[in-house]
Amino acid sequence: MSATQPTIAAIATAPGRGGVGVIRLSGKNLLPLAQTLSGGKTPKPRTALYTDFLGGDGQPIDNGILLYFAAPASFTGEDVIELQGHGGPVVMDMLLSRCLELGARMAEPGEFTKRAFLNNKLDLAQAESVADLIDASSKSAARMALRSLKGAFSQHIHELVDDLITLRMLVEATLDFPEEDIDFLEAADARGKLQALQGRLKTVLASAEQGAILREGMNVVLVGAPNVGKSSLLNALAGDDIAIVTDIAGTTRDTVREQITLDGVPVHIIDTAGLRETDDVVEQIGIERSRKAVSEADVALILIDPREGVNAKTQAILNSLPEGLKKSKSTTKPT
Ligand SMILES: Nc1nc2c(c(=O)[nH]1)N(C=O)[C@@H](CNc1ccc(C(=O)N[C@@H](CCC(=O)O)C(=O)O)cc1)CN2
Ligand SMILES: Nc1nc2c(ncn2[C@@H]2O[C@H](COP(=O)(O)OP(=O)(O)OP(=O)(O)O)[C@@H](O)[C@H]2O)c(=O)[nH]1
Ligand SMILES: [Mg+2]
Repeated sequence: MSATQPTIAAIATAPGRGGVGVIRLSGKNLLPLAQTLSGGKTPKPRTALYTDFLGGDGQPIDNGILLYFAAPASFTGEDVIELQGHGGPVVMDMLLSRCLELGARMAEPGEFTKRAFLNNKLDLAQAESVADLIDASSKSAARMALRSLKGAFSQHIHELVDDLITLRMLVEATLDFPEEDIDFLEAADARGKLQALQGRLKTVLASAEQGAILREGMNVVLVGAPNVGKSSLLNALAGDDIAIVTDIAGTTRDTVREQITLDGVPVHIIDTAGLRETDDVVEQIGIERSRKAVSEADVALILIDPREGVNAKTQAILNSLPEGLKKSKSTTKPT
């Protein structure tokens, strides 16, 4: 596909000032461009070349390191050139403009990775993990994304697909040769294999959910009867006076969200209206919102006033919560 692909260029480093700034180019046959930019030098592949980067008038725009990766041994699988210059916005803009002058066009967001994908350098799972790694909000999220980028997840999926194909072959053999004496499916324990596959798929799904939590954060909803201290807990966790706290039951009407970070993992704490029977229309709407928040949460912390314990009222609340919710923890208000 690279035959028809125009050369793309972009500033690879974050915008703003930095000690070093990198411009990346990917395309076909980039050696002439490297030679023009460096005033006639021929970079050796994968070797740092210290050189001036020349403007159209022959005057240096900057000096720095030029790196040349010859296709297909590069990130994108095409020829790649990197200009590592001084990381000021003006210098970077001038260098980028010079690259555009020499025939490159601006890369779209993600286009280098897209080309790596199209040239079979990365599969889709790996391409997605590039963004996950860059956006990782914790060490564990970064570690997971890197494992995936290095192909661990893809490898796992390929194994599952291979096993499924083997099973399909068994089924087809049974259909194609019904007169044979051997029952291929039975002989190969097709049922057992299918069950094992199902189990492994469940594990993959669970780890994907875990990945989503590391990436997007966990929704933790605080629920319980009025006055058990939900808003007080939110405020304590946030270290700020976010929600109104009074000793009047039914203080919180709307759900109140606040994001905190626990061990580098973003956690969205959602305070809710206390659950009870009420004739107050506004409070009823608030309680509907509490239930909705619970049904959307990853974890519900059910708060209980220890002076009351798990009485009929609390039990009714527990029973009214959706099935399948991770009801593993409940906290009690310290007295
Ligand atoms: N300067 C720089 N650093 C960077 C990147 C980059 O594009 N430029 N990357 C951008 O994301 C990441 C590194 N990704 C890369 C992936 C593959 C190849 C590469 O040359 N692959 C060849 C050779 C493989 C080998 O020698 O083992 C290939 O796949 O054929 C280079 C960078 C992070 N650091
Ligand atoms: N003794 C004691 N009182 C607390 C504790 N936490 C909160 N309170 C008090 O209990 C009362 C109710 O607290 P809130 O945080 O407003 O309770 P809530 O669960 O948000 O109540 P609603 O919004 O009405 O559902 C307030 O007077 C708090 O000061 C605690 O740990 N111990
Ligand atoms: Mg409250």
